Amino acid sequence: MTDIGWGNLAQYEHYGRVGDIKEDFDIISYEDSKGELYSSFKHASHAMLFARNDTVLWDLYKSRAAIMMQMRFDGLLGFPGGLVDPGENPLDGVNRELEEEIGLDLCKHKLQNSDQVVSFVNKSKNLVLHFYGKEVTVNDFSEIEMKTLSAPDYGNETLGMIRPPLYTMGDGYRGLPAFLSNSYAGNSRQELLIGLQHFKILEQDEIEKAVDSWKTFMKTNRQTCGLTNTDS
Ligand SMILES: O=c1[nH]cnc2c1ncn2[C@H]1C[C@H](O)[C@@H](COP(=O)(O)OP(=O)(O)O)O1
Repeated sequence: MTDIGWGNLAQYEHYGRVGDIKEDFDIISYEDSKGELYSSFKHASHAMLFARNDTVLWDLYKSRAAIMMQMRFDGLLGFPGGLVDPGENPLDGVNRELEEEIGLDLCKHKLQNSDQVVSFVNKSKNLVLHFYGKEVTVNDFSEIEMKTLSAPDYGNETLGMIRPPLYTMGDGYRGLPAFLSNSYAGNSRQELLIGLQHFKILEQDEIEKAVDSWKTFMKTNRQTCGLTNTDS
């Protein structure tokens, strides 16, 4: 019988799995990431495309921005992007992946070195992650979003684009905290929070409140889902 496991992903199987936690990833400078120390590491680049908007849902919740994330083939959320090919640099890698995964028109929206936001290393996994971010206009964002449906990877590696809700609703949980409760590839949840902070899309205290609410929910939900040992 042929391999029904991870197939050609097997060599990367231990990367970016659900058990990864924020503490596995240390921030490093882009310069350091290019050094000898990390030359044998796998590198991956992902990008957050976004457009600020001033729409308000039901006269209550400010949208703030449309951010492009995606549902991936493995059921995890993440940003468009992927592994950097041998001989390729992280910037060329992210532009190639954006063309494949979301059909990005590189003549108009090619990312530049100055769009690099942060890089991380996961030493236990020999993995370096580069995160880029780019602001586009609302019209460009809609156009890019529409084109994702005809991108080469749509329907297989990429199962649909999603816009995270950036507000927190009256119950203190629905909205961004609920969105943070999803399962994420690599450290893309952390990247989303860094992107919100870096581009000043949300205030620091709004981000912290949403993170607290998500963490409180996760503790409570473990109990209501029967995941806590109730024998004692
Ligand atoms: O959005 C992301 N942010 C950070 N890390 C991510 C993100 N998406 C995936 N990952 C991790 C998971 C793996 O460790 C690598 C490469 O993943 P992937 O994007 O699936 O790469 P390919 O498309 O298979 O080249 O990054």
